Amino acid sequence: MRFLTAGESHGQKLVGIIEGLPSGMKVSKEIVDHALKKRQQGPGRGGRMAIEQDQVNIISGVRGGLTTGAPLALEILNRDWENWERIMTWEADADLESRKVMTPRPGHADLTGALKYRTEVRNILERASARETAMRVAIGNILRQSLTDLGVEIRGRVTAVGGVHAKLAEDHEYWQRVQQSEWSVGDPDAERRMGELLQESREQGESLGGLLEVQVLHLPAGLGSHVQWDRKLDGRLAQAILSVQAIKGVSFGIGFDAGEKMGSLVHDSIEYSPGQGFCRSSNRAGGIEGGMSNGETIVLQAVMKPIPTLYKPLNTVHLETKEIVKASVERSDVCAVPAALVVLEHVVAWVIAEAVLEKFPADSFSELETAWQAYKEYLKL
Ligand SMILES: Cc1cc2nc3c(=O)[nH]c(=O)nc-3n(C[C@H](O)[C@H](O)[C@H](O)COP(=O)(O)O)c2cc1C
Ligand SMILES: C=C(O[C@@H]1CC(C(=O)O)=C[C@@H](OP(=O)(O)O)[C@H]1O)C(=O)O
Repeated sequence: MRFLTAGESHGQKLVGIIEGLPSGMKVSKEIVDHALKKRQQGPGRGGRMAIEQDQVNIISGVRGGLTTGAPLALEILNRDWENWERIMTWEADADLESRKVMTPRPGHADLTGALKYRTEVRNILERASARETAMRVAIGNILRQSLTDLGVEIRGRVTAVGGVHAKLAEDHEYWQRVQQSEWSVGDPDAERRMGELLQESREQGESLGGLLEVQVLHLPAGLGSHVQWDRKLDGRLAQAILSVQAIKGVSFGIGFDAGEKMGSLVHDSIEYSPGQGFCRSSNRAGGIEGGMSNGETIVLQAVMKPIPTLYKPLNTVHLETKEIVKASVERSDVCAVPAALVVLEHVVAWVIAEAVLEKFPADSFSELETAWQAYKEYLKL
């Protein structure tokens, strides 16, 4: 299974193609649209989110609510396109010279992209933009729907914004609060303090990043493999997560704390109960050992850097004159941590679904489901 996306941030639309899906997977446009809407929310978002109302158009590969096994093509329109049509035209344009962006923003692909592709900055920033993540959410959601049908749950939470940490819990009521909240924090006191910090950042022309956590529940042991570097599930998840704009680190289970503790405080004892099979006494590994899911909940954390476009910009160098000037200011979010969480949940869904489709016969969803249930029975030993 593979996917490709295309589309500029201010172009006509985003497009995506998924190839290698089983037939017979249930697909609901409403569920995709709900995820797309969630990705647009959060109090740190800028003016663009007031323009867009993301919805997916399913163009091929689905009939009567079920995948056919053929490539699935998707599109999401950019409502902002009508304001950018001239600037973004593909036709030869005499005015293009005057519309060049020549002052690259630190923290973006702007400078290196312009040097590498021998072009001005707009040609780089249009594709480097996180606008592209709307399509990755739509694509991931198509797979997430089938994972839900198999009983796999993916959930996430923002654990900190700009150094303000949320109080975390694991009970059902807490998770319900997290999943229903736009901010996904589940701690009203931390939400209030994060809101104040956001306001302060906005007033000062600053930006904020944060910490996020994603969990995958009810996965059987044995997805991914220890036998080759590029089949390891933790490596594949890390690649997908680090490919999300502004995500700068990822860790599993107790993460970097593992480097500071004795082995007995890091590893999880193995237990067995008849009729239920093997399990662990704790889950410090975060559900993956030797590049394979071990049957416990997968728990991973990620860090998002502060948004690089600053309304009080840093210095940069003009590409032509080489003068030191202020970096260009594109309309921007001040904080997009809640939005990034929705993106992370969906890139995780993709990687998990890919590993599921590799392990089980997957030309049709019914074959997959039968093999999945049989394997889960086998694991009860
Ligand atoms: C959901 C989301 C929204 C973002 N919004 C903005 C934004 O409005 N302005 C901005 O400068 N960067 C924004 N970013 C981050 C940049 O796209 C990203 O930092 C940049 O492309 C450079 O890539 P890198 O940080 O991964 O190295 C956003 C990222 C995400 C995930
Ligand atoms: C468009 C989205 O995010 C954009 C990501 C982004 C960036 O530089 O990454 C810059 C901003 O774009 P604009 O200048 O058009 O406001 C964000 O709004 C989106 O998430 O759908």
